[in-house]
Amino acid sequence: MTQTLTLRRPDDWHLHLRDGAMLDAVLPYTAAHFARAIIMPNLVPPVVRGADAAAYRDRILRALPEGADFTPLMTLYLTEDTDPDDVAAAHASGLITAVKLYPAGATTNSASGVANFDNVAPVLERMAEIGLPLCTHGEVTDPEIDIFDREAVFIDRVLDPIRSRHAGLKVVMEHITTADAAQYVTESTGNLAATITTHHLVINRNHILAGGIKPHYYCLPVAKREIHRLALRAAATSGDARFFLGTDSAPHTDANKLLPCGCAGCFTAPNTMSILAEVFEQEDALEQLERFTSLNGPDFYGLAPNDATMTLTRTPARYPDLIDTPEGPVTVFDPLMPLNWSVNSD
Ligand SMILES: NC(=O)N[C@@H](CC(=O)O)C(=O)O
Ligand SMILES: [Zn+2]
Ligand SMILES: [Zn+2]
Repeated sequence: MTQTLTLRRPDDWHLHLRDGAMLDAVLPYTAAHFARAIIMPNLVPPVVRGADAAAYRDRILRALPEGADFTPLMTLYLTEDTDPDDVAAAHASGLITAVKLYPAGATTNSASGVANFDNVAPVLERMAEIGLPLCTHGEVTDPEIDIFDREAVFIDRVLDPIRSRHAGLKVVMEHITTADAAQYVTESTGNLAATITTHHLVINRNHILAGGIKPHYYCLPVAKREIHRLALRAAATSGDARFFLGTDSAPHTDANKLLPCGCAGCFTAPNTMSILAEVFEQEDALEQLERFTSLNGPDFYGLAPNDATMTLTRTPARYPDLIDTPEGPVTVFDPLMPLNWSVNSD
């Protein structure tokens, strides 16, 4: 039985670091394992202009622990007022790696997102020209559409039309949760990839709703039926270069999760790599883990994979149940299974 696993150091292609005291509290967990991460721009107020991203990047760099080797890859939050020239300048200077599309009202802090997709066509056109990827929170917000169908309907109503209109645009479907999304990626002929979270490989909707409501398993897009979880596992472990890790680690204080109207998000930064090793081993696909965490993402974004390596050892993983932050405790995602792989510390 394999006892150690050595991979190129992983990257996280979808991460929420927040700001202020929460940033200080959560960043060390990501920086301990990941070399780079795509930093989500859904702060309050959102990271809309290049200058906002530059200031946020500085705050992240200042919050890094001594000796950490971590590069934040910044994104801009697309609004209907986004200026294509500002986006192009931020890209040209190397400041940003992607632009993020939130349909207005789809998820946490998405009020400034896009309602009329025609209004962002000039920005998308420019992004296609300059090769700047668009990351999408792929859910429609139409109240008529069942929440479990919102991702699949987004593909038909929004994503496919955008991709037809802007053929050169590189698109990442973030945190996919359905077999429909995985299939849409598999059947595409170029410029399209998807991130998959750690938690969507572990939970289905029963974990949220059966035997009492479990707010810590509530995230968006909400976890779907078991057949979808299995399709995500198949995609993640397939080795297909179009699927890669985006943890969507999304810290909220327990006080904000455990409310009559609680926040969406799972905090997986501390135990993601141990969970993924477990999942890939369950799927008899440990040899594909490095592609998913460390190779496919850089390949899509046109970056070199990391030179440094990470070693995991077959020994029970230890991680906190929750972390303390000045804003209050944040529960760490409980994968409901023993984790037999630990990340070696140097
Ligand atoms: N995934 C979530 O459930 N929450 C994210 C927002 C997002 O990625 O949609 C957050 O910012 O908390
Ligand atoms: Zn999202
Ligand atoms: Zn997210």
